[in-house]
Amino acid sequence: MSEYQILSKIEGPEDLKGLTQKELNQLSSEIRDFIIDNVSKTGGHFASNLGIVELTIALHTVFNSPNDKFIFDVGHQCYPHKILTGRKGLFPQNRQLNGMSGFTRRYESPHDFVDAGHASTSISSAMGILLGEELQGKFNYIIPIIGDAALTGGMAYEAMNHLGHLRKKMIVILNDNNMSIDGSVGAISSNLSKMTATKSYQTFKHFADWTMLHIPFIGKSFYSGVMRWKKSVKTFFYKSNIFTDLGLKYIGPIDGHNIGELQRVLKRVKLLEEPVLLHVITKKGKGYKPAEEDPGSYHGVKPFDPKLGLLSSPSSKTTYTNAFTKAILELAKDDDKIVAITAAMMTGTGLSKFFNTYPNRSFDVGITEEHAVTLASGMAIAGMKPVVSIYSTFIQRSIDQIIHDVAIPRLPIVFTLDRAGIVPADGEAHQGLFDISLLKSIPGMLILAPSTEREMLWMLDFALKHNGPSVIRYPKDYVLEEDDTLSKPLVKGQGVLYNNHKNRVLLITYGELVKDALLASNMLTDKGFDTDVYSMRFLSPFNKKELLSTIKSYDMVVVLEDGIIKGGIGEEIESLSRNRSQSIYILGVDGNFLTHGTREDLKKISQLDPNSITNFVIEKSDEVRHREVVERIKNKW
Ligand SMILES: Cc1ncc(C[n+]2csc(CCOP(=O)(O)OP(=O)(O)O)c2C)c(N)n1
Ligand SMILES: CC(=O)[C@@H](O)[C@H](O)COP(=O)(O)O
Ligand SMILES: [Mg+2]
Repeated sequence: MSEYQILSKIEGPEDLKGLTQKELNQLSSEIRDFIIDNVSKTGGHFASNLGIVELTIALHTVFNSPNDKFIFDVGHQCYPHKILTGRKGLFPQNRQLNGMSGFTRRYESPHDFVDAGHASTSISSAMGILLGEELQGKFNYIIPIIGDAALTGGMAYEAMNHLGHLRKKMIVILNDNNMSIDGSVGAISSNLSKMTATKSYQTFKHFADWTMLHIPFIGKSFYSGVMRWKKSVKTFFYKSNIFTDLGLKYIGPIDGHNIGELQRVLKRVKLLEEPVLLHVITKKGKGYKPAEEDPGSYHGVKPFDPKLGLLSSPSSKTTYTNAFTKAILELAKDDDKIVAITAAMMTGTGLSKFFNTYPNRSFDVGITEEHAVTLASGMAIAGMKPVVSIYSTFIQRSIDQIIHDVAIPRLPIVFTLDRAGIVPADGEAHQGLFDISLLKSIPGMLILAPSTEREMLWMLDFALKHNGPSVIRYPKDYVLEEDDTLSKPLVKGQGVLYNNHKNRVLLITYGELVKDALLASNMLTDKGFDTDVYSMRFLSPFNKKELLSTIKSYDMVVVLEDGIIKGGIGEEIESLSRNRSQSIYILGVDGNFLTHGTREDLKKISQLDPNSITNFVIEKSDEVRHREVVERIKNKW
């Protein structure tokens, strides 16, 4: 552990002022040590943060946060910014319940301006802040910092197009490390690296920029003369690029690890009265060799020993992601119509093996979930069987494409939504709470939730044969062990029932929550509340008649929702049984966004852990008994 001689004196960006170049360079290596020391203990986003240390230092020395505002795209690379804005002490609790968020959060600091998490939003947010402040007579620098992969997201172009149109004075910083989580995808990314013109042009350009920045103080005519000269030079030496075509002045590429160079260019760019895109080249994982060599594996890390690096210790337990990997490989073997599409999340969704095995049936479209869905619709029209693997939270981007390009034409596309339900660590913007509520009202949409590895295979096979769109949704968690009940073959629209006491309490749920329901059922039965568990399997549509006949003999039914209650399965079951005697209750995420923590922490907050379920049933059973007594008295009179 380094002593952090300089870092220990930094409590806020104002403490950077007056540091010499040498001290700033020392500070960058201390920040790197700090990130390695802390993130190797807590886990979190690692390589992206190591790569943006010098850029963050330069930004905080040249601009004046929080009047000037930094908007980090996605926000996973905000650790140096948090370290420099008084939050060093929070890092031991990074991404833990009631601890520091792994992303920028407005509630956490006056230096954070967006509650980010999803990519490609920073330029739009920055523009909105800039325009809003201008209307109040405030003129600060509002600076989006966007990565090369986030720049594959369409929203970034919508914003740059608008920015170029309004010609507002804004500096967009492109942090280009030529990496997404996996490799960078798309023509933009590959062309970015070619955006260095010839050496001689670079010299001309620097001279022309210099004269332009210093000449305005001498005379407009000389300035326009320089500009005409520069235009002529440019036509010979420099082809335009997408940024200049969008009306932004392109500057760069410059070395993103040279603090002095960054400061010099930022000071010059500050003076320009037009929208600018500053192209900064960085190395993802800089300063930690294993991460430099394999930035993909070090994008998001679990705790590890920095001396040994990440050790591939295959877990004996199977995750839902593993189960999906096995299922799609199994089914693709005998069906060459199956194609896989991911939006920059190949590893996270478990498609790496599929991509390696069937490269010509695999498509990584970059961070473009909207395009991924409509691309799949085209492939389905052409007779293929697309499997689109997108995290639940990121599918939110594509609701219109699912309705417009998939459901209306009723195309056979399978959406496998990983990280569905309660999601650990990443907090509000990454929770997978909304997919059921958003998707189940779409006509023809089939939604399935597996509990076990075998159900995953059966459900993927069922979905691939379904004549229309289907969703298989599952959490970032381990699958349940097979048992006699969950090993019963799938019956369309139907679930499976445990224990069959048939009298007091029924817990209805789906997916991984069946585990919590079974634990609660044992606890309740031990306390004299005979409790059965019903695993839905088919979330939408489900066989209403079968479900009603299942629940009619119970006094009390509790639905456990791995998502928001509003618009969920529980509300549908409740509405079905409205005029029936038994009481229907729903536990789930109710009317709030869910913070960061472990999945177990967050289940407790949502009363979805076995103890909370047990206590809830006992507490409500008094209410149920009271209601029965009242009913009996009412019936007597
Ligand atoms: C809409 C959306 N899709 C996917 C993701 C998952 N994701 C988080 S970071 C990342 C890669 C970002 O790469 P880049 O913008 O180049 O930043 P870097 O990590 O290289 O610094 C992806 C795909 C996301 N946050 N938002
Ligand atoms: C920042 C971002 O959106 C991704 O890195 C996300 O955090 C990945 O989540 P998993 O770690 O669950 O794959
Ligand atoms: Mg990148």
